[in-house]
Amino acid sequence: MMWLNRHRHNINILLPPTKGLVQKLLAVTMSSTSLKEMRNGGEDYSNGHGGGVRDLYGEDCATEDQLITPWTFSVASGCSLLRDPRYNKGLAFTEGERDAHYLRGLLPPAVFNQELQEKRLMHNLRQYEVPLHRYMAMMDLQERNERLFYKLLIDNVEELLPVVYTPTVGEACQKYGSIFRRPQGLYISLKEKGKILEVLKNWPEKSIQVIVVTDGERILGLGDLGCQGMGIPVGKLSLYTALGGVRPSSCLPITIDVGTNNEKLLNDEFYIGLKQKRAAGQEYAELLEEFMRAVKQNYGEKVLVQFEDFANHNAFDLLEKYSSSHLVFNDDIQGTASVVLAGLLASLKLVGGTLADHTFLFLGAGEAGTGIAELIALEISKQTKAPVEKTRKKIWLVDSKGLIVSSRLESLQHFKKPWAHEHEPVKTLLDAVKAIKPTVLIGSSGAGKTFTKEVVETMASLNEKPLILALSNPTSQSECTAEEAYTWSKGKAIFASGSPFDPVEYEGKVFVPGQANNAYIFPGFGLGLIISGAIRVRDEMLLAASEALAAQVSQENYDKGLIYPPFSNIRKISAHIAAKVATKAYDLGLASHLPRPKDLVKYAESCMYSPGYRSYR
Ligand SMILES: NC(=O)C1=CN([C@@H]2O[C@H](COP(=O)(O)OP(=O)(O)OC[C@H]3O[C@@H](n4cnc5c(N)ncnc54)[C@H](OP(=O)(O)O)[C@@H]3O)[C@@H](O)[C@H]2O)C=CC1
Ligand SMILES: CC(=O)C(=O)O
Ligand SMILES: [Mg+2]
Repeated sequence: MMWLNRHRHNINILLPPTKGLVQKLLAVTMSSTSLKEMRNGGEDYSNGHGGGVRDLYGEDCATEDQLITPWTFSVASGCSLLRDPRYNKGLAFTEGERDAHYLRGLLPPAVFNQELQEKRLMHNLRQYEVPLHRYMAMMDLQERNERLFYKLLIDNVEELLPVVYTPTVGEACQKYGSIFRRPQGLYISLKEKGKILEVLKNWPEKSIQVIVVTDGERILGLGDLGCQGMGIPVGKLSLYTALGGVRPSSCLPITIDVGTNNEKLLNDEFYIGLKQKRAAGQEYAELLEEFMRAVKQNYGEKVLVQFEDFANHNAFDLLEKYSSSHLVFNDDIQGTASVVLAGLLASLKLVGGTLADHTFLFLGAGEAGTGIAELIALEISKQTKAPVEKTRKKIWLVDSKGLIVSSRLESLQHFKKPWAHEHEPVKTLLDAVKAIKPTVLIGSSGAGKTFTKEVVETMASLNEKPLILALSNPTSQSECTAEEAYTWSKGKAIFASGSPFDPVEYEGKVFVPGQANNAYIFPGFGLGLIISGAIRVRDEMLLAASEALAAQVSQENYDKGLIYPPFSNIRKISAHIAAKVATKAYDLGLASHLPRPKDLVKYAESCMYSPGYRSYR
């Protein structure tokens, strides 16, 4: 039995569980798509509320034999097809497709291939001088033609990363109320308390593998942007797809709106969020608890929840609370730690010695600072077999009150306490540099221009090759610029920053700064969890990801003074990170996708979404 419901603009087909028929229809509708491609990058043709070709990475439909459950698909045609960003190809619809899908007359006569469309769009994008306009053009493209959006992003990653990600995404969040056009993710506010499971069911995709969630309280180094923080989960998830190859339909951006303490937004008539002060304490905890339960109930145990840009008074507690019951990852604490450790491991090729030979000083003792510090301590402990309590001793942190020392212990937040070493009080960063004599200086303060000339000069006077990382985002919050780092250190510094800087010429030599951003880690890390079916995140996986990233830095990169590989190779890098993370998941008994693939790098690569168009004939 087969029901066929054919409307002018929509064809809905409901199929019984007959394997042969399923294959036949796939062949008709997606002639160029093999079942393997479908598993790796295939799209769900269901409307989300019906059955559909389900989670093709996962157990549900992992093999052809399992494609036997009843399912419906709806192939849009005519205007509906052109307005559906997942399937729209614009001028790339072929003559045959235009006939078959009622597109005649709805498009101008020319037929472009995807490469020509890409060329045209890149040309158009480059005409915009204002970065925010480029951002808006990219968001429009994402909402119009998703595959073309990802093709552009993948093929032009170094050029477009600063557009869809830091620094421009910061400005986009600040102005999100004005530029908001269409929802790109789910908004869960206090109004939805008691109904979060229903809200999740409103999202059209069912096979979600990664959620990036924020509550908007610490958006980059820009502070509390409330509901307008949505730009961050949207941007991070577009990198999950472009950099890590996770299917767009498996990604769900979520903003939890518990209010904002940002007076400017509360008084802004265009503010899109709840106009109330932030809920805290029990009210906050209950909403988050309902959210985490609903996520697990709706998507199962293997959905990855990435916490992003929460304020530190919630971030550490949420991570601790849910890490034993859910697959959770805090990008700011863990992803940042992993990317910085990778840079440090790579830098040893340039500065010599082992990690244990170095002394580290941080400006900023929050999520990023203490997260990185702890992972460095763990890695040194792993390398030297010394207890972590001991390896922490060469790592020092400065917060807004000065150097963290034992006399401050009582008043310190819990995540700072392990770093309260014996030392007399020191008030300023400059004095801390002079007292501690670090070989590595790391900015994780969210406070721009805090690595002053004196600080950089002192680092250069203490070290042959001082390693200086200005991690804070966006560019306005960077502790110093690349130019400042190179000129003030007289070309001695090895420098990387959270947001990108252009190469700098100093005394006839060109210095190329690296970008120390967690975007190197989370896409591949998440892919590794997905392909192995991991159910928990462990520190060993973070260390493995760091080592995998460090191993991708080539001699050619080192020759330029770089401690990170270029983003242009990011898909290959992500596959290597994914393979190492998946290996750890298997070794630790946390992987549920069995058997373990023999070659995990190849497997990770084969699982990556590819943005090329498919034929609808
Ligand atoms: N490059 C990357 O991949 C990443 C970059 N970041 C960036 O790092 C920054 C910090 O993020 P996060 O750690 O989550 O933020 P937190 O709010 O958790 O921590 C900020 C820390 O900086 C300290 N601080 C703030 N201003 C100053 C100042 N003027 N002098 C000294 N210390 C100061 C704070 O001190 P106190 O505790 O006393 O308040 C706090 O310890 C942000 O700009 C963010 O964009 C974050 C994640 C990844
Ligand atoms: C990069 C990032 O996660 C941040 O700045 O918060
Ligand atoms: Mg972040």
